Amino acid sequence: MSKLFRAVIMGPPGSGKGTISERIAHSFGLKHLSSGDFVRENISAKTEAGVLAKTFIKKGLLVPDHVMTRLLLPRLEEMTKCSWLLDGFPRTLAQAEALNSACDLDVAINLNIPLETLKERLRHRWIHPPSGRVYNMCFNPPRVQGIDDITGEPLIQQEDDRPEALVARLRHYKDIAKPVIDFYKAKGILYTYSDTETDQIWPNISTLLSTKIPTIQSDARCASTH
Ligand SMILES: Nc1ccn([C@H]2C[C@H](O)[C@@H](COP(=O)(O)OP(=O)(O)OP(=O)(O)O)O2)c(=O)n1
Ligand SMILES: Nc1nc2c(ncn2[C@@H]2O[C@H](COP(=O)(O)OP(=O)(O)O)[C@@H](O)[C@H]2O)c(=O)[nH]1
Repeated sequence: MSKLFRAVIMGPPGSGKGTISERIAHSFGLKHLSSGDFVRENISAKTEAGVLAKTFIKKGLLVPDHVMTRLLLPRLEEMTKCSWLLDGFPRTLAQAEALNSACDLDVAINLNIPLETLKERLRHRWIHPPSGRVYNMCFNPPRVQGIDDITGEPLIQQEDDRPEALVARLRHYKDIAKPVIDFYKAKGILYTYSDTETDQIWPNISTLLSTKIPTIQSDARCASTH
């Protein structure tokens, strides 16, 4: 019997969630839902939740759980006919519990990448804020240095990708992610991948998903967001 497939991908900043999500969306036809993109869309559209979210992000804080769930859950409810992969949500146990009340997950992918690797990657990360496209000056550089491939607009480096800011971000990530990881472990759906290279991790994730996804019907395979 075919069914919809629902997954989340977790990992610290720079662990490759965005990069691997794009590969999953492309290879398996799942819809890639980036909570960061939802937040940015709501900020641009000046929705009530977006205006509120901006006040926290400006201070370098995470958006409170009730604002994030108000932003995210209605979007998921619109996707009842889609198989999807959620990236960047849940970040806290309260968000994981809210998601659990809204839908059943099949898989939680957890990326466990060494700190030195994260620092090195984020030092080279450049982004195109309007689209959310992410480059790495070594791993996947743009065609012209400092310029987005599609629009020709300039790329920027995020303040909080600097190595000094990263250590604090990572410590904070570990504290809030641990209960979420334990929550998915207890449910028996946690798959953890540890390596320094996305290209080493990717074949293992691809194999896992090939065993989990084959029954998805073509009408449940939704196009990627990017
Ligand atoms: N569950 C979530 C998801 C997002 N955000 C907020 C904080 C982030 O600063 C912003 C953008 O989300 P991203 O996931 O794109 O942001 P990061 O830059 O933190 O992600 P990463 O470095 O992991 O790619 O939205 C949040 O508070 N809670
Ligand atoms: N050198 C290197 N860079 C990578 C690898 N995988 C991803 N990246 C880059 O590392 C940065 C962080 O990856 P991203 O997917 O944005 O991670 P996220 O923060 O977890 O979403 C980006 O600049 C990616 O292009 C890898 O295996 N090696």
